Amino acid sequence: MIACACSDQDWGPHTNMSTTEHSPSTATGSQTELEFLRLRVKELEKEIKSLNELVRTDGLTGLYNQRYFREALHRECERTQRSGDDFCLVLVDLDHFKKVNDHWGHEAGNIALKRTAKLIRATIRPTDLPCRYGGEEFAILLPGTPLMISVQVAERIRSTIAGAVIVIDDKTLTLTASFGVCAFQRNSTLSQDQLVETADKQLYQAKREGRNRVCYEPAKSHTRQQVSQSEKDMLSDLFGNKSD
Ligand SMILES: Nc1nc2c(ncn2[C@@H]2O[C@H](COP(=O)(O)OP(=O)(O)OP(=O)(O)O)[C@@H](O)[C@H]2O)c(=O)[nH]1
Repeated sequence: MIACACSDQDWGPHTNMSTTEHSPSTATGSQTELEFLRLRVKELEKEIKSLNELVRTDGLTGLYNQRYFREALHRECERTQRSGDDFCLVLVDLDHFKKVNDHWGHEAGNIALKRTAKLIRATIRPTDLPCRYGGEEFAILLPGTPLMISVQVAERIRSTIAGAVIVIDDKTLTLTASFGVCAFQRNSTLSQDQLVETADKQLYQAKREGRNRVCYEPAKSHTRQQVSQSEKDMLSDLFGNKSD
């Protein structure tokens, strides 16, 4: 801790301090005070950092929570509009997870969720954003990653989850998951909510087709292919006939 005689109550303006009159002893006192304040600021910065972590993290799995997911989704959409790099949303839902709880108990279910989160994290890049979207559902944002690469990433996560044996005390259990993938491109017509709905639609397609699989929305299904007449008219007003 801090090598200073100041207590927490000392934090705040000091009315008995003069900045104009310096005797040797008060100068030393001010330096100590300044050093204390520097250390206190550092401590507060650390506290703010850990509070920020807490606010954006899911308590059970340590992945980002849904609140952070929404912020990150907004950021990635804006980045794509600016930079032109596609990003993808991968939704993951564990299959028949109710059976895990029913068979092994809620605590075993929690451990299975934690292990799954760890497997997901270990299978993606540090720059990807894995989130716990809901109970047994995860959302992963893959910045700067086009659709077919994202489908490969989803396939890799799928086979990692399916191949893992989760040991809880003397029990072993295996899990599978279904996946829905959707890309967001610069000329996408999708809103953020529509992007999530589209990935969700694909996820439920994967469930319908028998689970433990990856389904994806084909590229170009939600992109503006052509300049509309009203955009042509606007460009024409601005630049004459150059837009034709
Ligand atoms: N242990 C545990 N279970 C959870 C948690 N959140 C949700 N669940 C359970 O996840 C299960 C989800 O069940 P369903 O929505 O019926 O889906 P499912 O059994 O996975 O079936 P499909 O999605 O159709 O393959 C429920 O039993 C929930 O209680 C959690 O934090 N911990």
